Amino acid sequence: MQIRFSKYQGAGNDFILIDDRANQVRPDVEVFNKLCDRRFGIGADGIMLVRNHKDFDFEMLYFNADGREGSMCGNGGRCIATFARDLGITGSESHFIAVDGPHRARITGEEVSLEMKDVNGIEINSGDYILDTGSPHLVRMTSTLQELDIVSEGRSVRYNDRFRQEGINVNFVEPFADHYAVRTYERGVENETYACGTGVTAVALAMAVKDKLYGDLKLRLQTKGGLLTVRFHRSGEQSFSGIYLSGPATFVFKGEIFI
Ligand SMILES: N[C@@H](CCC[C@H](N)C(=O)O)C(=O)O
Repeated sequence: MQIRFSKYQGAGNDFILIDDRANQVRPDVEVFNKLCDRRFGIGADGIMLVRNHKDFDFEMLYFNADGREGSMCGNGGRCIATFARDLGITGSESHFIAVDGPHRARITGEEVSLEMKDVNGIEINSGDYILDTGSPHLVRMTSTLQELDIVSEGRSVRYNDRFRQEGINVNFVEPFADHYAVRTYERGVENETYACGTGVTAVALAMAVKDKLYGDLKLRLQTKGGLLTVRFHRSGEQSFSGIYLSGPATFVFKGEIFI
C-alpha cells in the first residue's frame, strides 16, 4: 500500500504524520517500527494517525518508535494540531481526542500551546517524583546533567523491578536561575530524545512541589531541542489544573512510501 506522510518536529521530538481520515491504515508494530528507523526507514521518535471523530475535530492515534501504541505524547499533540491545520481540517484552534482524553490546541506562528490533562497526585519516593501527565514519568534531580549517561541511567530505572512491565519515561533535571534544564529517556523509543512534552510537564509540576510554589505558575524548561514552557495552576498539595505546554512545532518534509 502506498501512503503519503509528513514529518513534523516539536523541539526536536520528531514524528511521522499520516492523514488516515479514510481509515485505511492498519497499524502494524513491525512496519511502524521500521518506518521510524533512522537508517532503514523515514526516521522518527513516533508515528501518528489523524482519524475522523464524530464529537471532535479529529482523533490522534500515537505510536512510539518501537511500533507499539503509546500513551499521550505532548510534543506529538502540538505537532498533530499543526498538521490538522495544514490539512485544512481546523484553523489555528482545535479540539481533539487522544488516548488520555480531550485536548485543545492553539497555534500562533510556529508556537503551539496544548492543554494537558489535570494532574491530581504525585508520589515522592527517595527524592524521585512519580506522576502521570498523560504518560507515566519519573523526575530525578541532578547537578551534573550534561555529563550524565542518560541512556544507561534511564534504562536502569525503566527496567527496574517496579517499572519493567509497564515501563516509565525518565526525566533528569538541573535547576538554573531562570529555567530548568531537562534530558529525557523515553519509554517506547528506549533512548534519549531531544525533548519530551509530557516529560517537561511532569518536571514543571514536580518542581512546584519541590520549591513549594502555589497559584498561577509558568516555568521554562530547556531541552536539547529547544525551549518549552509549562503554565499551570496549583491549588492544593496534589492538585494541578489549567496545564498548558507551549513551544515550537513545525513541518519538516513530506513524501510517499510503500507499506
Ligand atoms: N515524546 C512524548 C512522550 C511519548 C509517550 C511515551 N514515549 C510513552 O508512551 O511512554 C511527549 O512529547 O510527551
